[in-house]
Amino acid sequence: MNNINWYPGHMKKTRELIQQNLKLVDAVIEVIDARIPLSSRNPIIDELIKGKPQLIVLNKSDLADGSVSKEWENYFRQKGIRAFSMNCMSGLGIKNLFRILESMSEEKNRDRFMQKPFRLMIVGVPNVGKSSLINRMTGKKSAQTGDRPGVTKGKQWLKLKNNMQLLDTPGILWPKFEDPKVGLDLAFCGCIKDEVLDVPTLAMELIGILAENYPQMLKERYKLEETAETPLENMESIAVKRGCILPGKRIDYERIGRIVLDEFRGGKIGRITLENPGQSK
Ligand SMILES: Nc1nc2c(ncn2[C@@H]2O[C@H](COP(=O)(O)OP(=O)(O)OP(=O)(O)O)[C@@H](O)[C@H]2O)c(=O)[nH]1
Repeated sequence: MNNINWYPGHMKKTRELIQQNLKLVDAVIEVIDARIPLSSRNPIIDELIKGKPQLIVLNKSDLADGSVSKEWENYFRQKGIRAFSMNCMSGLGIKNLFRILESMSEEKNRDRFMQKPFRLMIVGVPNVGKSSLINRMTGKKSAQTGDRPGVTKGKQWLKLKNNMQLLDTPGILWPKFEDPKVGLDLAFCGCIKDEVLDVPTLAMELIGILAENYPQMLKERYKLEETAETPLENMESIAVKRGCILPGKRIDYERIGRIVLDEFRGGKIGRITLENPGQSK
């Protein structure tokens, strides 16, 4: 995971770098996390790439609620943005992506005698799967995961099929910080460090959301008879079921908090989406 500390100077630099790169490309692929399609968008992304053909990849669709992902695809399409679900781990959706890119590329070269490469770049907030998508598209382990604070050492173009080229370094954008709900969503999904809140509090917040929106999954995963009134009670029941008890019969909130967060992030509780288009403006 990327642990960049965003500060105004850094944001300005990143913005400038992306704007420079934008001049070189024909289209931008914005990767977002299908579980949190709004929270995982950069606040100025639309302004930043204005005028460039854009595609949204709802990545990690294997972890998200399939029917809600469909709603999100429609939501973005209604805004005039091509959007579709992908799973960069299995490659699901990659054919669709290439089909759309090829038609965009053909469109660009239609009246040209000399065919020009169709150039692309990938952008997104940390941990949404940008490098995984680059690897999928090139079919190689070319992109590295880890800290890359927005610095490119000379531009490298990765060759894709059908005369398409991809900038080897994705643009890592800052997330929206202002809204506490967004901060929580990003932390639940591992896009920012857990230190936003302590692990037990973060997990309790998540349990509250799951008990409200996906009670059946929560009950099944943690073998609960019923969900309780409060997130804390649910968390304590889950801790008991999982044996997270300290000497003196005290609940080990730290351990159960870690377990719930890890299981959510790994998709073990089920396919869950934390935002739906009905809630958005
Ligand atoms: N389940 C699931 N995990 C994925 C998917 N795509 C990527 N991941 C995982 O998500 C994590 C982040 O993926 P990266 O490709 O490193 O994401 P990134 O956006 O390049 O991350 P930064 O370098 O931090 O900006 C890794 O552990 C990947 O294995 C997906 O479609 N499904």
